[in-house]
Amino acid sequence: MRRYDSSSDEDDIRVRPGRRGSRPRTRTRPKHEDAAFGHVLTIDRGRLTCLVDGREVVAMKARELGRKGVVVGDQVALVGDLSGDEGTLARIVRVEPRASTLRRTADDDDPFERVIVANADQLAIVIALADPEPRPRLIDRCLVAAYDAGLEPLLVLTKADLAPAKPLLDVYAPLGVRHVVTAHGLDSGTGWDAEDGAVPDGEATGGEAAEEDGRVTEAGMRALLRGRVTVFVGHSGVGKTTLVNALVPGRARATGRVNAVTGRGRHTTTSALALPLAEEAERAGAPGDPEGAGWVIDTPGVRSFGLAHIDPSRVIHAFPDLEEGTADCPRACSHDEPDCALDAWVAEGHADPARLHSLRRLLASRERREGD
Ligand SMILES: Nc1nc2c(ncn2[C@@H]2O[C@H](COP(=O)(O)OP(=O)(O)OP(=O)(O)O)[C@@H](O)[C@H]2O)c(=O)[nH]1
Ligand SMILES: [Zn+2]
Repeated sequence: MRRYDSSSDEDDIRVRPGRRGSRPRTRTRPKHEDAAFGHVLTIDRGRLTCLVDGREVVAMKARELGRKGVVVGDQVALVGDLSGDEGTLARIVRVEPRASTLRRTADDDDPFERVIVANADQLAIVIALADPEPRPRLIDRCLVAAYDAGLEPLLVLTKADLAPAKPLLDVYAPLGVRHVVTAHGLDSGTGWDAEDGAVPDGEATGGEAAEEDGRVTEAGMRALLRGRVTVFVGHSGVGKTTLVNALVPGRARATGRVNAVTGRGRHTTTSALALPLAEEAERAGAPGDPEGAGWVIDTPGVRSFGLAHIDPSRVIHAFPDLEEGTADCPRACSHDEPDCALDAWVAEGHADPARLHSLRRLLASRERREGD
């Protein structure tokens, strides 16, 4: 698996320093050594539903966390009533360091970054091939967000029964982004089937799949998600719900608990929602490892990303063939200016011009335009 650097996420994992220095020792809080370990599944009005030992436990942030944010996907330590019984409320006393943070600014002019999902490693960008028409600029913006966060992108092209995938895939071929093609959810695929470990790659098998327009089977899709935390994003109507429901048939159960607390309807939450995928054996009725098959994180509120916080150098990090050529760039080069060293780098044959073109298109997509 390709991992991108996420070292600049450090500030997210630094818990606010305690006040040990300025207070008598006896007043320091106990360290909660007996705390239980949990995963944040969803958040609604300050109530966090966590998975603790297979139970859904509703919790709130302990005061000692201060302003430290807790987001879906976080691994947390909890104390208090962990029974998960109706009306009980546990306390989250610690947030474990994050392996990744997917963030957005609400708007491109909004200086505040918000972490929307923690610990994901894959971003599934769901795009309909027709109805609604694909919008490549939006895809580019999602890709930039993925590269910035260190998530590996996966293009999921739906509604292949309505339009061919090839024209769109040709645009993304230079990026080597992995992709799958679906029609009517996942069960109709008879063509290409990803096997264990044989993850399709843009450069390798992806091209073939594009030519044949082979559609991914359910088993193929599960192979791509197995053991990983995948965030699904997509515009309304692209078929994201159809897809997630096919993968997690019992998803309604996961949202039921929060609704019981707030009394709100099932689809009104704007929080992301983490859904554990079941192992094959488990789906057949046998007990399985709840973590083993991976997680799908549905994001009803995330259709695009404000990209004001994006650092071009983190995006270029996803282009190792070009990153090397930026050594001679002027300081703070936008990589789209006359003195940029990448033109010479490509002219000298060190990298494919189509790669540079794609990189520049992605960087340019950071500017919000009407329709984004
Ligand atoms: N022709 C065709 N229609 C599809 C396909 N997948 C989903 N649809 C239809 O597209 C419409 C939207 O699907 P949803 O799964 O609700 O899409 P969504 O992205 O979750 O949309 P929101 O719920 O609005 O966020 C529904 O009428 C689906 O039946 C497909 O592969 N082919
Ligand atoms: Zn440059």
